[in-house]
Amino acid sequence: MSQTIVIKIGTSSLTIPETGSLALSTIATLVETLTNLRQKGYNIILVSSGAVGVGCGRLGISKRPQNLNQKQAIAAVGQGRLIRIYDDLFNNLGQPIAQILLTRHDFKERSSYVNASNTFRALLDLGVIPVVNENDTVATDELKFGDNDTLSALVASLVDADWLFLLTDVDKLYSADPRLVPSATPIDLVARHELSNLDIDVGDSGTNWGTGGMVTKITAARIATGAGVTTVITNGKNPTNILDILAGRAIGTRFEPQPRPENARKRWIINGLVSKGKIYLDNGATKAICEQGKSLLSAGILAIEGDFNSADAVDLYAPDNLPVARGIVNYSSNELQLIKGKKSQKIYEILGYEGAQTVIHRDNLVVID
Ligand SMILES: Nc1ncnc2c1ncn2[C@@H]1O[C@H](COP(=O)(O)OP(=O)(O)O)[C@@H](O)[C@H]1O
Ligand SMILES: N[C@@H](CCC(=O)OP(=O)(O)O)C(=O)O
Repeated sequence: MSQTIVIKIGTSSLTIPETGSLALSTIATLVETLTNLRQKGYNIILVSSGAVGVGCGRLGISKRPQNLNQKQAIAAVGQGRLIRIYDDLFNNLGQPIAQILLTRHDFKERSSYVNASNTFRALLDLGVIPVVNENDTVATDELKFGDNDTLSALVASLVDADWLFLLTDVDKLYSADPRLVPSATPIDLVARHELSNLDIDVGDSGTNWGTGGMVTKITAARIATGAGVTTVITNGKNPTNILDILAGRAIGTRFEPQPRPENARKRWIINGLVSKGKIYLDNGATKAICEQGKSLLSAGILAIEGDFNSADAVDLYAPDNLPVARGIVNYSSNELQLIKGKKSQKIYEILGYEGAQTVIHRDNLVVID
């Protein structure tokens, strides 16, 4: 079966930092490389930032705006131009593309998540390269991906991709921001067990035009490798690196994937849903869930944080305050405040009505490795 590759390119690679104008030669090489990969039989999805940057260029604005509505308006100007540039370039090579604009909401609802996955699959089967961005113009604060690193990792998980390439303006991940700390050491490989305790300094928010800096790339690597996707950070100035990396050359920073979760519904629970609260477990419940694959019962709950309804997603924490799982609850936070620490047989007596025996059934529970 064909391998599926998601490539994310950031604003800092698509534009020239000094002038803010488009880095046309980089974009053209990227288009050539992706068309080449498509012709070799790979399924390709491009996640491209740049709507705000290109919109600013079109309107003669020289700094990334901070005001949300202004950003949303400018993105509406830029996205059209951006997709036009891609379509012109890909069209010269006979490669059809499609525009897909997503919001966090599209991942949260199971039906739209499945629908998005089917649409991606249909486009790939037609030989099309989908060009994805966040639908900045309508995304509201609480339902935003916020950055395209995270979006690209969620897309990679959604389509069950084999590779995620994060193209940026540095050649790899370093022990600290190489712009600020010239002695920072390069990191070539992050092994499977290393990512959860990665000890590096990621500075703050990245370049003038980028949004997340390295922080969001590490988050993206966590999401994608957790879904079984090999993730690579490499320099966007040389998109042909992708071909060399696929041929086995060690370029950039490579993050080894976790074993691929086979169950698509569980992938959605962990990567599609947005957590609405926290449940703190005692030792017994932590062990039952993490080691024995059992459901969560009210007796094992120590505390609840947040305001959520039944059927919302929540994160579960061990007594040492580390997150251990995510699941879909059968009770609201108000109900759980009353039944926490109590045996399931007492639920009827306390609430006055019959509810589910489990707080989270094991089919709706995903343990974090
Ligand atoms: N540990 C680190 N290793 C490499 N780069 C880092 C690190 N910490 C911070 N950075 C910064 O992250 C920037 C890339 O992030 P960003 O500007 O958001 O790019 P993009 O637009 O590609 O998403 C780099 O220019 C670099 O200065
Ligand atoms: N959706 C935004 C992208 C935001 C973003 O993550 O930017 P970047 O850090 O350059 O990848 C845009 O198109 O401008």
